Amino acid sequence: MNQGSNGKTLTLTIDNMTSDGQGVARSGRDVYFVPGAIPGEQVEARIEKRSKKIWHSRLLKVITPSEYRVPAPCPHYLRCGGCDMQHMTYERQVEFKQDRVAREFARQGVAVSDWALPIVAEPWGYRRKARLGVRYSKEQNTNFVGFREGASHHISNVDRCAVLPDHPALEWQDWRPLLNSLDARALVTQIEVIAADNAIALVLRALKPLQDGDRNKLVSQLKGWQKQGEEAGLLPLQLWLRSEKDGEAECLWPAQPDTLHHFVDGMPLNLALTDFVQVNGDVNRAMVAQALEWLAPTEDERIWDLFAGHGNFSMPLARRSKHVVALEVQNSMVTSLAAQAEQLALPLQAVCADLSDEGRLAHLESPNAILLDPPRAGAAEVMQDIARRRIPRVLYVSCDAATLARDLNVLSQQGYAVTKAGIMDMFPQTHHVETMVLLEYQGKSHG
Ligand SMILES: C[S@@+](CC[C@H](N)C(=O)[O-])C[C@H]1O[C@@H](n2cnc3c(N)ncnc32)[C@H](O)[C@@H]1O
Repeated sequence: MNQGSNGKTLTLTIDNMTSDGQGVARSGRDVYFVPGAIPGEQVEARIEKRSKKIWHSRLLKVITPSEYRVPAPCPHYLRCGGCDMQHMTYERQVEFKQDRVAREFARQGVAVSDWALPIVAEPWGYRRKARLGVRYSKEQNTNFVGFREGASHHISNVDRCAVLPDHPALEWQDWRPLLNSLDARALVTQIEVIAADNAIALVLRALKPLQDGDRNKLVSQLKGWQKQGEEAGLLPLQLWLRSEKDGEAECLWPAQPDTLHHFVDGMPLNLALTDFVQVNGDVNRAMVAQALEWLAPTEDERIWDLFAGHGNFSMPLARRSKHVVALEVQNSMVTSLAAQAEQLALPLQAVCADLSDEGRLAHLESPNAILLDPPRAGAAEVMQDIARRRIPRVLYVSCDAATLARDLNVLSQQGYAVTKAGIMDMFPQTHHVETMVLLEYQGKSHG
């Protein structure tokens, strides 16, 4: 019988998957997690550590491959901690996510009679926001540019990232000599990419402001990449510098940068560098369209958009209903959302509100429908308020199946039923999944 101990190599049969996509094997009373392994496979794995009664291991060899296995296309697979599902066919990835959400719902007793078809789009080159770490090694006099390995702080070089769009400025192997040629080579710590629909912004984070010589070098290189990009019909670039933690970013080039925007519901929504943005533009557009269809807001209705961000849902809602109230904690997004709504003469009231404060909604007049799209932690603090108000329709969008199921359980015990549900593959090649649920108040308690 297999038995774990650190450093030992074992042959394991994978019979399940964790919610974060690792293969699971059992032998006697021992449980093994094997990242990169698929149910049905027999694999050879080396034990690395034991924690919380689980043996964590590294996949060495697939002895009997699953019919769903494909060669991982990215050379940085499993080291970069990002696209951890790329060893599975794309169709199987989506099935896995669908099953996972259904399992979380079942665990919380949330019934769904009929799942909508998953929303999917292009599974590579979709990502419009990413942060790459930069590190200077004095011993090797070289700059590393890449993602942090797994949960560690170690930065390993990435030449290009296949989930980011194609552009000469996103070929990271060309950034290494550029950064190394700067006087401030040891001061740059991060490059953030924001690929909007009208430009790609690159935001360098440095520990101190850069001198003119370094600025000129960077701008001249960016101009070269932009020219190459233009020839291929790609988006223009913007170069920004942030030299203090959380300080204002300064635009190094061009002199008059266009406001970034992305198209939703056929309109350009302004996007500041620090705004939250759904990372997958095509899936987002389909998601917003489905939300509008399911929620079906009418002109005279009052609608709340909770956790509204920069108005991804509330601006389209305000084109359909006369009273939209958007609540969001980040003041900069609230201010720019209010300004854009005013500019477009849309009936939207943007309110800065911390929704982890349980009484925060108390003074607001009840709406006819609510859309909420909280962060991963969910929206436990507003569930009782929503339940008490018996709102006819509640549309919940979530990037965490476990907290979603927990919150739905509260509503279903108070007379709400799930009438539509579906997943959206916002993050292809990763185990992350986005879910949308429409709840309707049924007028009686199901608890
Ligand atoms: C998943 S994002 C959704 C944003 C927007 N609905 C969209 O689709 O772009 C969650 C949003 O909740 C906001 N948020 C986080 N914690 C919050 C809180 N305690 N109160 C209100 N908003 C919060 C974040 O700033 C972020 O904009």
